[in-house]
Amino acid sequence: MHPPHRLEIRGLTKRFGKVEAVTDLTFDVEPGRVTGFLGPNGSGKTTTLRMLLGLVAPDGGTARIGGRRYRDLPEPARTVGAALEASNFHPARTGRDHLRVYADMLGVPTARVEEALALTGITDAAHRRAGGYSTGMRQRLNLATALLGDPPVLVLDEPTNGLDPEGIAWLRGLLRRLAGEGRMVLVASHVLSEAERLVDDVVVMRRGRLLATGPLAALTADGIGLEAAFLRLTGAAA
Ligand SMILES: Nc1ncnc2c1ncn2[C@@H]1O[C@H](COP(=O)(O)OP(=O)(O)OP(=O)(O)O)[C@@H](O)[C@H]1O
Repeated sequence: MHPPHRLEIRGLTKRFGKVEAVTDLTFDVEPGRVTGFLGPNGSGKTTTLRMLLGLVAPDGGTARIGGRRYRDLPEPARTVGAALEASNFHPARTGRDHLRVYADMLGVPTARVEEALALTGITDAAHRRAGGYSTGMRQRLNLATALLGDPPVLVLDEPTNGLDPEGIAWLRGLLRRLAGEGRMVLVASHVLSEAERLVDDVVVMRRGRLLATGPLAALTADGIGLEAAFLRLTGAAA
């Protein structure tokens, strides 16, 4: 259905004054799988995603999607669906109107709004003002916005924030389905215990550097959870 959109990060580096937010970061993300982009608060995940989306200029290195930088993609906003924060809504606008505004901006048919609402399970709340949505519903609306352009690449920052266990199980099903359609799905999270329920592969960061990458099953092969695996790795790296 979708052309292969592999993500290639090569030597990506960003400093903010004396803070080395991201240092010589190199990894790949394959389409067709859900990949967790993991690490504690401040480890450089969001900065990496912002460089990937052309929102922050790197000091060094490159981030390429299907061989091109974000700004060189023919249709960047329809190639990469991104949900970076859950609070970016006009509070007086209904969920449906919010999506209609974005659909117009992307040049996608209005019918796609109803599809995105249905995919994220918020059709029944679509007539209500987004300002009154719960955190979990805002997450769903944010995800619906990212899905509007039917993008082959999805980048989600902390999508489980505000979701209850049922919501996390639902998200897991949706992300698996989207990846099963051949999309690249990258999910950033600092909550390892939640992330490990969602992902096939992991890219683990610590203090701006790559700590580990590979299939989740390989990292947790000893029957230990991802948190314990992370602590074991950081113990070794300390
Ligand atoms: N615009 C900025 N100016 C100065 N420092 C920044 C800026 N953006 C990020 N940083 C710093 O860069 C480091 C990495 O931050 P980043 O937000 O990328 O981490 P993160 O892994 O996404 O964390 P979290 O899980 O809390 O979102 C932190 O030390 C942060 O304070």
